[in-house]
Amino acid sequence: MTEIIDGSAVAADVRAEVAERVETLESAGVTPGLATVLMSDDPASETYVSMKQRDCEEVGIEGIHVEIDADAPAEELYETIDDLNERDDVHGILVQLPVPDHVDKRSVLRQIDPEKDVDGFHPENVGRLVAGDARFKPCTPHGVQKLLEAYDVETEGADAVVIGRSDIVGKPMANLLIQKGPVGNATTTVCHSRTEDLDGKLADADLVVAAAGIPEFIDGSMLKPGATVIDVGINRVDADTEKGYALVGDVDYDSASETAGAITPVPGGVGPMTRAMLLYNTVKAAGIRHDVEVDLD
Ligand SMILES: NC(=O)C1=CN([C@@H]2O[C@H](COP(=O)(O)OP(=O)(O)OC[C@H]3O[C@@H](n4cnc5c(N)ncnc54)[C@H](OP(=O)(O)O)[C@@H]3O)[C@@H](O)[C@H]2O)C=CC1
Ligand SMILES: Nc1nc(=O)c2c([nH]1)NC[C@@H]1CN(c3ccc(C(=O)N[C@@H](CCC(=O)O)C(=O)O)cc3)C=[N+]21
Repeated sequence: MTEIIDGSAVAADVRAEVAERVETLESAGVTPGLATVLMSDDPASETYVSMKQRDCEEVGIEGIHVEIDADAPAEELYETIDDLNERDDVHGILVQLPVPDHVDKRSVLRQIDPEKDVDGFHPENVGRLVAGDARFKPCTPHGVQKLLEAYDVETEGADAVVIGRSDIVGKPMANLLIQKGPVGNATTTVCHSRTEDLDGKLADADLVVAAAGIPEFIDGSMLKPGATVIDVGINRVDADTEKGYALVGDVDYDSASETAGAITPVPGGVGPMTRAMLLYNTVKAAGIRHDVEVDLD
């Protein structure tokens, strides 16, 4: 029987843990605050940011939201980040990606105070992660690790294939999987658009993390029987639904379920975990800033 890895359920557990830590902070006189910054008209980005704000409310984190016109000069975004860096009530800052083409993403990520960089995208935090001394693990790969832990998936010695090498998913995912320690010690292959023979690599993989952004391009016939499949992809495809679209992963769920040992659905898999780990990192940031022991790894 294929096990369904229920990201919504594990994310609810993480939020409950975060809510407890928020109480610890409150009793020390600290209300954690998360600022989300949106400079985009993309409807998907708007949806994600409003979900993040709702999550904050649920666990007792103060949500602060800033919207900037997508055609405003880049300086407006830099100034917003400077203000948020200075504010004592803001412990975490997330600039929703992608930013418009006229804004340099690298400069934006460098502008965020690394101690408030709850995405973990600032080069200082990337460096710490790679060095095995992470402060904020990027939310999606961290969420994947929590899922693997919750379902007792053995990564030690496993052959893992990560599909995608982006800075926000693929690279940090691979970095975490190769690290010594729990939910690590995997032998990890990172695949991308120039990879030759992806099929051959998948056929040997005990663990597949798919993050290419291509709707349902992996099917059951490509997988090793019993493999654990983590589908990070979230793709909007035209469908005759109320919203006019449906969400599908990078994996053809029905077909992959025939072969996989365990699999995450889309929606309800990695997505909710990404949001939960953002709350987690925000509470961690507030603990560091105010020297309150919140006991989060
Ligand atoms: N569940 C969640 O919480 C999150 C979901 N996502 C979703 O995950 C997906 C990936 O996101 P993100 O990493 O930001 O995307 P990017 O577009 O930044 O990266 C996609 C990666 O996939 C690689 N790729 C493209 N085509 C192929 C192919 N045919 N075979 C193998 N690799 C390929 C690209 O290679 P190359 O580098 O050569 O171009 C690139 O490295 C998207 O669907 C996104 O919506 C993203 C973040 C969070
Ligand atoms: N600075 C920054 N940090 C990010 O972490 C970041 C980002 N920019 N830009 C875009 C990607 C994408 N991402 C998602 C998070 C949650 C869901 C999510 O919760 N998905 C739900 C469904 C959502 C829906 O219904 O549309 C699910 O899969 O069940 C999806 C996507 C974070 N990202």
